[in-house]
Amino acid sequence: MIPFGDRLAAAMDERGPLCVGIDPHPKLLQAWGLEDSAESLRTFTTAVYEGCAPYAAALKPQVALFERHGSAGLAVLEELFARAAEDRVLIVADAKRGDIGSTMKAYADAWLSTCSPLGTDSVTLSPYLGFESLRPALDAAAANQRGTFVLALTSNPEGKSVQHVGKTEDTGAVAKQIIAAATAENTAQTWERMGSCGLVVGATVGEALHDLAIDLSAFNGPILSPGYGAQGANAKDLYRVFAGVESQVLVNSSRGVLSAGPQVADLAQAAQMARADLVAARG
Ligand SMILES: O=C(O)c1cc(=O)[nH]c(=O)n1[C@@H]1O[C@H](COP(=O)(O)O)[C@@H](O)[C@H]1O
Repeated sequence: MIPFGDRLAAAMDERGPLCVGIDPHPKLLQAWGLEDSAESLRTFTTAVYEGCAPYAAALKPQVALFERHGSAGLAVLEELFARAAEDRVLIVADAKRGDIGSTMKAYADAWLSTCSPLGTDSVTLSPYLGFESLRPALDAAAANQRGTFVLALTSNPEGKSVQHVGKTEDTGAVAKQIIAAATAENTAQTWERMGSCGLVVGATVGEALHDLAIDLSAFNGPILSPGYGAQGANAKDLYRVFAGVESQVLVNSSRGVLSAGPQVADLAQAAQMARADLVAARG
């Protein structure tokens, strides 16, 4: 199979830079006239899948909102992953997993192996126990032609308190070290368009890349960027932040698209509008 980064690049060529989040928040379920149950997660997920998959390079289920319903919620994720694999719709499982190496191996088995029912194309990871603590997941992704997205500069304001630490040291800020490590991870792999170790960089980070002297043009993987839409970043802001690496940026919108539900046709229209907005700003 083709490495994840190259499969994502092809999907972005074909369907554009949008990633639609599948975030069944209790408030969104209510707005859709659904009760807060595992069966409603299934209804929600199916509507978003059928409405948005044709217009998105990937779908990003927010694992926490399925975990809220325990195994019944995870069963809905398993069904989504099986359907997406059949249809070759790429998935970013937003689990933000991170632990010490031996435990990380179990997370890698769960989310990136070919034998777990939760195994899928890619997963988000938290490197804040050390980038190398992610090694089992990085190796599982490489072995199974799957991908990872490592949190680097997150869209939430609190992220600074960790990610900007060390900016005056010669090592540079923590975020800069994470980006350098992800770049080296991709350099060690074989691929055509972009590596399979991605980053998460929020569209709301403003001048942080400049302030931290981070030059993303040297980065050789996909950049998942949340923050567009509901968190206030617009397409122009976003492509200003990512000037020079526009083609690598997979732009997530969850509530910005999902608020158009529950009708499949309305979700489809919202996804097409978000995609058109991004393509117009990206050029
Ligand atoms: O890893 C993520 O996807 C993520 C990282 C980050 O820095 N900020 C962030 O909002 N996210 C996720 O992206 C989605 C954003 O949702 P909306 O703000 O509704 O578009 C949520 O599922 C968040 O958990």
